[in-house]
Amino acid sequence: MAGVSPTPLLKDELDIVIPTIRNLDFLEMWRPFFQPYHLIIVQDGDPSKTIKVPEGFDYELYNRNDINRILGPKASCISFKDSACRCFGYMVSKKKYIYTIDDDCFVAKDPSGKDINALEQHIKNILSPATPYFFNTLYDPYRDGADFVRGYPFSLREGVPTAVSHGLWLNIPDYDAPTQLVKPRERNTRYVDAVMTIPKGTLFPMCGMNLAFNRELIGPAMYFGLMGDGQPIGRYDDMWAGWCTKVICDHLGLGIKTGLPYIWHSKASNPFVNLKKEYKGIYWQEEIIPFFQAVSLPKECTTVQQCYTELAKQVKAKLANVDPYFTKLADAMVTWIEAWDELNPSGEAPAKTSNVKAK
Ligand SMILES: O=c1ccn([C@@H]2O[C@H](COP(=O)(O)OP(=O)(O)O[C@H]3O[C@@H](CO)[C@H](O)[C@H]3O)[C@@H](O)[C@H]2O)c(=O)[nH]1
Ligand SMILES: [Mn+2]
Repeated sequence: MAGVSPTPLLKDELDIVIPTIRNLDFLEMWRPFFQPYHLIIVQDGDPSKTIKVPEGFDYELYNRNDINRILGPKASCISFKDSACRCFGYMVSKKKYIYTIDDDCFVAKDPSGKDINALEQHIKNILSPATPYFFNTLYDPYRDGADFVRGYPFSLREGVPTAVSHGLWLNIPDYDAPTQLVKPRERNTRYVDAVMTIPKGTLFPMCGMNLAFNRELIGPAMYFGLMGDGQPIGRYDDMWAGWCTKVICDHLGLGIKTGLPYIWHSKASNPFVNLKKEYKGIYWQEEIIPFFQAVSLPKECTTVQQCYTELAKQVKAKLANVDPYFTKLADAMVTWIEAWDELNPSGEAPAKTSNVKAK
């Protein structure tokens, strides 16, 4: 029928998860793209503070009191005063797909000046196969106007299911504190029109501010670790989740893509504060990365939960010598899986919150 807008893709199969400590006015700019979708807002910090959500959005909101009430003692695995709290939203969602975005990320424009529907591009990335076993030099062969190039084995052209779609950022790039300190005015103005699969056996620094994933394929691996209040490290939440997720995707034959879509990252967080949060991570990652590069998961591990529990064992055995924190983290990884399975037995109703649903 003329004038009837098409039903947005995955409208009832995708939740948008937003970690926040502030009012969500940023949603006004995303309204054309996000309004049809259900939001899961994870309110961090003081639960007595009211987070204002613009009218017309369908959402559920969880604050720390809700997390403690729903998880009981297992709430200890969910970070406080760090964006890592967002993973609680993945756990309580009942949808097949998740898109997570930070509240200082806005709609970017492509080189033609058109607003970028980041969610639509993530959905395209997630619904098309990935190619981790052989690199296609013309990038994503499943995009319109592209294909596999000469010499690409036909036996590999079916690809594998895509578990994660990792988007990028114009304006404020996701730099670590030292880089941000030496290049305070650097802005990313380079729009690269490419989506590519991260090859099997290669790790990558997963940023959580513009990220989509297939929750049914890889959800239990998306634990954002113990960060923030009471922890010796911060701003490595998404990195930890990305390293665990990548080794498990490699083991299970799943793919991870990076590139389009871009969002406009508007706020540079304080590099001095960031340095305090992340400096241990800058040392530790020189030992963490070789650990993940050497990880081997037994073939008996055929589910994400089994892989993740095995990974937690190896973290405890091989990283405790780096710092006692990793023993605590390994235990929290196990608690996370226990909580995930408690909230996600097959066919149960979703967790209820104490907050009023949107109007
Ligand atoms: O204590 C907190 C602080 C912030 N949040 C919410 O988390 C996101 C990201 O916050 P912010 O944009 O201030 O931080 P960045 O440094 O730009 O974030 C990048 O670092 C990663 C660290 O985890 C993060 O994923 C990257 O995007 C906002 O929505 C804040 O409202 C919070 O929940 N708790
Ligand atoms: Mn930010």
